[in-house]
Amino acid sequence: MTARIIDGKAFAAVLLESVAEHVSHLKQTQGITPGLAVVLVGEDPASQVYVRSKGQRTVEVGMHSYEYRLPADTLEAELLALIEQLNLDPSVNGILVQLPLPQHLDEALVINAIDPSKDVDGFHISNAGLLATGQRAMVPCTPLGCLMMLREYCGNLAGLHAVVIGRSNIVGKPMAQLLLNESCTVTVAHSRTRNLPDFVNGADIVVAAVGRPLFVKGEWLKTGATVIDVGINRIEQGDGTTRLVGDVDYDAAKDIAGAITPVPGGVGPMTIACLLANTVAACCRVHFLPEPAGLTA
Ligand SMILES: Nc1nc(=O)c2c([nH]1)NC[C@@H]1CN(c3ccc(C(=O)N[C@@H](CCC(=O)O)C(=O)O)cc3)C=[N+]21
Repeated sequence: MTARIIDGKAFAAVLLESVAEHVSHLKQTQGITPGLAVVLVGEDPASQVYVRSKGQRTVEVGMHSYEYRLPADTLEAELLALIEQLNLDPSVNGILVQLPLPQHLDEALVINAIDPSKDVDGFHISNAGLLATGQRAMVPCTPLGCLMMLREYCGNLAGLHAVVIGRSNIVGKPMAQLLLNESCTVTVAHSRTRNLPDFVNGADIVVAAVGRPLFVKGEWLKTGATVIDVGINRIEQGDGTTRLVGDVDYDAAKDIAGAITPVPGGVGPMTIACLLANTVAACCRVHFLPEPAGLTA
């Protein structure tokens, strides 16, 4: 069996097209242009790459992009003052503070300072709580993108057994909550789980978000399982060059799975598309306008 490849890049292009249409509709009918502010503290090269591509996509769909690059030694009070300014700015509909933050900054404190209605990452405790209780929330972009692809490839998810490997606040936990809301039977496993292969072998859906390259082996999978690989790991090859690999051993998995996301070109592009979709949704909500269907959860 050769797995269907879940083309996240193509999927994201469709979603971005829909986001762009709604942005243009908002401009024409309301004279409103949604705006997304991205805050980057420090000079981490990988973070700079993501921030640049987020800014590009934001402008491509016709929204305003505001970028704030702060030095690595920025004081917590300075960062909180910027967030307060963005909270109060009506032209800013979404605020994303790029994680991880430098050591001396309290991540939870900073994230929880964002106005929950502008928290397009869905990381604020009030959005996490809304999601966990099945209420309308800003949903974290990576799990939201995974859910959209799962719905497309599996149809109705009710009753399926999903194994989420990883328990982070930004992927594993919200992914498990979303799948529960879809009536999946959800197992949350992680790096310390005993007999992990046995759990994975029972899964109709595997979401790998452990952050360890090639951690999930092909032979662990049940034949025909749908595999979503959230990992983005840069590894050194023998010849000194680097390449991106996921948390799943793709080459082995593709012969056993029914469908699988590649890395790159899988979950990553969907994450950015969902961020922009969340920003449009936030803009609609703040102006009491009907929310575009199908754009978010
Ligand atoms: N507050 C916050 N929100 C985030 O959403 C957030 C963050 N902090 N910190 C960093 C991570 C990382 N992240 C990625 C998004 C897209 C790709 C992506 O599109 N990757 C391409 C490949 C890119 C490459 O070649 O390096 C792909 O998978 O095809 C990757 C990584 C969002 N993050």
